[in-house]
Amino acid sequence: MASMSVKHAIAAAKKLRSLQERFNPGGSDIYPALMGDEAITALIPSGNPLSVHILMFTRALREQGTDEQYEKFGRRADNNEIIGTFAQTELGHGTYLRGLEARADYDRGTEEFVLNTPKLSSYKWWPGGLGQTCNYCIFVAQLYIDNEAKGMAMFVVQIRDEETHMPLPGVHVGEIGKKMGLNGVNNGFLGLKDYRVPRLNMLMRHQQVLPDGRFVKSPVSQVSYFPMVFVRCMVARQNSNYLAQAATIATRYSVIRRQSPIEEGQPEPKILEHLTQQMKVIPEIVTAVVYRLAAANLQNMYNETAEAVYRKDFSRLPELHALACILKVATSYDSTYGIERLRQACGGHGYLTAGNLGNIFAMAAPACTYEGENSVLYLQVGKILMKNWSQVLAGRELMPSMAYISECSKMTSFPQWTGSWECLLKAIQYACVGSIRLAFQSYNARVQSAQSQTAAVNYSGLELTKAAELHGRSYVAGNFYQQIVNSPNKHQRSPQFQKVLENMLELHLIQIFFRHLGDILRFIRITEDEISALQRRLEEVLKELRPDAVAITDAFDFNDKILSSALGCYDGNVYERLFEAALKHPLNRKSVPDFFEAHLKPFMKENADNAKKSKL
Ligand SMILES: CCCCCCCCCC/C=C\CCCCCCCC(=O)SCCNC(=O)CCNC(=O)[C@H](O)C(C)(C)COP(=O)(O)OP(=O)(O)OC[C@H]1O[C@@H](n2cnc3c(N)ncnc32)[C@H](O)[C@@H]1OP(=O)(O)O
Ligand SMILES: Cc1cc2nc3c(=O)[nH]c(=O)nc-3n(C[C@H](O)[C@H](O)[C@H](O)COP(=O)(O)OP(=O)(O)OC[C@H]3O[C@@H](n4cnc5c(N)ncnc54)[C@H](O)[C@@H]3O)c2cc1C
Repeated sequence: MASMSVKHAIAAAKKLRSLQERFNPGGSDIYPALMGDEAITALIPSGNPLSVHILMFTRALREQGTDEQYEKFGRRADNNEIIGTFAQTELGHGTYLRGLEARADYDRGTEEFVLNTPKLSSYKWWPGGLGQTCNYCIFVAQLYIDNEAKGMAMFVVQIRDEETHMPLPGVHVGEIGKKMGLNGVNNGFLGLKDYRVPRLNMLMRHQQVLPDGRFVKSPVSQVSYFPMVFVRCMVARQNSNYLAQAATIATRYSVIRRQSPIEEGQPEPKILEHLTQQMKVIPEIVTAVVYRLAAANLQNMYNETAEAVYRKDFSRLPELHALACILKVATSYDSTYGIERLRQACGGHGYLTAGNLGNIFAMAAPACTYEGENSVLYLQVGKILMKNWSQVLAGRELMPSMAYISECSKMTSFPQWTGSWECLLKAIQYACVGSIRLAFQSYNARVQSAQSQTAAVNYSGLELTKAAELHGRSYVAGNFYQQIVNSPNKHQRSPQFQKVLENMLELHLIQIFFRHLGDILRFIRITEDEISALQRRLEEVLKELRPDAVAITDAFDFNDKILSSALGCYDGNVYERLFEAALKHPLNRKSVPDFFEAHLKPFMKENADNAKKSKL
């Protein structure tokens, strides 16, 4: 599996390189174009062992290294002459970066760093491709000068000989073992013992160690987190893709599969005619569209911020960090939930490997963990919301993506309920601001009672998480609303297409409303009649979108090779493909399985003999 994955990954990397040369030579952001070609990720169902090389190793060299360091290492990495990974997480630490144990001690006598993973828990553990594929890595370690800690730093470390691929002296490297998915990625472990690298192997665009050992601190320490921000942006796009793939499979199967008459005496309908099946499938189609649009927005913001950071303008970093966190969390949580819901919507056949829904789930699910575990990133966003609420109380302006918080904070009560899209969107935003206000009261009371900020964050964690989740909902729904209702290219759309988009907006807003009805009712008075009216609208819009479900998922444009699913094949020959897949199973090579003579027959005979004896 690993070698097949590497073979496919090399083909994908060649394609990426040619895309980069064609679209923006020497540039960086080809990923949206690449992500448009799901073959890159879907043709490697066991995961891409080069994804961290492409997504993090090459970018860290470009963004965290000096121009000279890029010339020495980055160009070769971009050209895939060397293959690297991003080795930050350790066996003992992943979230709490300040707790990382790997260390880099500066030796001014030789102008080298001595790298060590002092304990088993200090071993790097998880980096993609580290086990077998990579010969280099970005090694993240705590920097020490004269045994004084200076914070985290990144080092270019060669771990294998470029000719023989043998691990170098002082390097202990290997594969961490089987996972629930992505088993073609060879996530690895790495131990270093007194491993020396030249001073110029520390990436020094933002912080430097001078030959005499003087340390020049980064103007903004958080810029060292930038490689993670990029991948969070990628995860938002990638997981919306996984959900779109699953939605395509489940939709196509739902218009092939017939089951259970709706009217007595009537023929069995397509299962998508059942309202409850529509409620399982159609909202996931819309969620995939909603997150694809939000991820595209985020990618643009990343590109703008990356250019600004390159010019040493760090002003947009906090907003990008907040949005990258919230979208990475929301997309990975909702896509994972949605893919499982779509699998269940396909009955028993959804559980077959031939349906590929299990593998899509296994590809999507780890995104809830890597690149910042979701619950931790929610707390990150909760902290940022607390800071921004302090700004609101001080009458200061907020970052654009949080402007609605200022607006809602000025509302003494929620306006008359109309049930319009604007009303639904404002209700979600108003509930979010209400949650922020309550979280701030708890958090601030703790800080005022002399609790540390870290402790106050922990003990207010449930309210901070709720506020962060509602902020994510507000941002995503607001972005979708703008794209559908106020987009500058709205007039270029046909009326029919605009109507489909508006139906998707109606469904998304009502679905989010019902998902957070409890949170909303905490701050807004809504009558039973007004809620029942929304229930009717939900049923109505599902019916309206039913005829468009196949067309919308066809528009995702996944070919059969990418979907790799007997349930989602374009020609609809589901049963033939399921049967074809079944007959290929190794157990079907022989009429009588080997285990019959070896195990089953003796077992049954022994039971029969015992039964006879007991009768005697
Ligand atoms: C061949 C062709 C292939 C092409 C590609 C194929 C396409 C496939 C695409 C598939 C998509 C993805 C595949 C990815 C594969 C897997 C990759 C996985 C890689 C990893 O997992 S790398 C390791 C990731 N680890 C983490 O994310 C660690 C998480 N922890 C943290 O981020 C931090 O510890 C923290 C939880 C945020 C806490 O930070 P800290 O301890 O420093 O303390 P504070 O919270 O006080 O923060 C201090 C200060 O800094 C601000 N801040 C924190 N983080 C950031 C940031 N990232 N950016 C900017 N600012 C940040 C924070 O807000 C505080 O600010 P303040 O002082 O309050 O103003
Ligand atoms: C498929 C995959 C690929 C990966 N690829 C890479 C890679 O290429 N490079 C790399 O460096 N890493 C990689 N990782 C590691 C990944 O980044 C870490 O797993 C992630 O950061 C979480 O850290 P951890 O696993 O140590 O969990 P921990 O940090 O130990 O957290 C465990 C649990 O504790 C709780 N928790 C932790 N901190 C807090 C807190 N502050 N407040 C409240 N609760 C908390 C959360 O519930 C969390 O889930 C990968 C992981 C996976 C699964």
